[in-house]
Amino acid sequence: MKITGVEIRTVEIPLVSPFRTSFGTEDVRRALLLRVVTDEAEGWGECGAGTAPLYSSEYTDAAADVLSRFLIPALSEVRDLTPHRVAPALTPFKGHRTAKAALEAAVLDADLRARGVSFGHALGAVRESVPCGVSVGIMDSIPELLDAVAAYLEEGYLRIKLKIEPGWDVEPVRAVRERFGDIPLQADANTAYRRGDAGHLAGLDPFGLLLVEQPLAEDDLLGHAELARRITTPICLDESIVSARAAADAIALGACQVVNIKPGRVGGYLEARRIHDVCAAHDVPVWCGGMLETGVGRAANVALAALPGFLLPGDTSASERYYRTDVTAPFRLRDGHLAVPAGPGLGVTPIPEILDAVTVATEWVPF
Ligand SMILES: CSCC[C@@H](NC(=O)CCC(=O)O)C(=O)O
Ligand SMILES: [Mg+2]
Repeated sequence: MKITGVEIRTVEIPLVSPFRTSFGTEDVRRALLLRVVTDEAEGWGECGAGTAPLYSSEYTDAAADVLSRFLIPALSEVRDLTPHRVAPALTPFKGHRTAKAALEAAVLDADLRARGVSFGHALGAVRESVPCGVSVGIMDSIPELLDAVAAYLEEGYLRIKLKIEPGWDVEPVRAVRERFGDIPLQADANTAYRRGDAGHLAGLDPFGLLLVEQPLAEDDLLGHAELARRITTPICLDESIVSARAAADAIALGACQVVNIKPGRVGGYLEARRIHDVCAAHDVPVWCGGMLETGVGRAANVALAALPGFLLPGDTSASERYYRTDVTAPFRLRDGHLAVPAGPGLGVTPIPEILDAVTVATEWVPF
């Protein structure tokens, strides 16, 4: 496979409704879509960084810059480039994992399309569809939250995740439990609490949550291990799990009992699979997280979520959860599941006129 260059597209897509978390509110998704052009096929990858460095230190425009100035030029120096040689070639550059993940995914997609192999098959998928949960933002009132949850349950979602923060935690969880009974329910704090909040977080224990996600800072593994001894709700880590080694350390320290795997956060789908394997070796259940991906990233996430160890519904929601019009054919929920694309590579491709309508910048980086 000979790569001629990579196109970096910055897209801006309005969300169907503002999405509020403990670190802010997003109403437009500013994302990067990479198109790797080779002599045999074109491959696509999506960068899941946020518009601002609020979820992690990465953000969309920084990813575009590091891809253009460092990561893509570094790849162009690699002889006989294959998807498995992408991450090693990018190791000299520190961080920027979502940018690296997008580039590796695009090279992998091009290679798989050229060979007629699906993403799911290449990763080791064992299912043709995956059970889906949905992430529900912080709302202005409990009635508004209950209406939103009722609508998602009506659509067929198999698990509800509530964003929480100090001042919006025990009460909304209690209200959802009281209204909807024992539905699969979990909470995500996005690092909003401190070690001293352990007693307050124990207030979630009576509600039988599947897990509480990333209550403490991303670098506070010992704090999570201490918290795990203070509360009965299983702890799931997200922001802390930046690699397979970080997953092994967190498990060894007792800092988590469940892991949210996000390929962008960990540098790519191949590292995501390694984390899956590390967790499976320790009987730690995993599920696939989300970064409001368009159909490009969503296709890859759904393929990953079909691996054997993904035992819990992920944040792999339908396209319409976030977008009125997706850049690819929309992912539609059927009986609470999304079908794993079966075509070569990602199995989906951006629709040119839709993609052009949401593109705010493009840059061609030749090899
Ligand atoms: C803008 S919030 C992105 C990070 C967040 N993601 C979600 O809540 C799920 C988003 C999605 O459905 O893609 C998380 O911390 O898990
Ligand atoms: Mg999370």
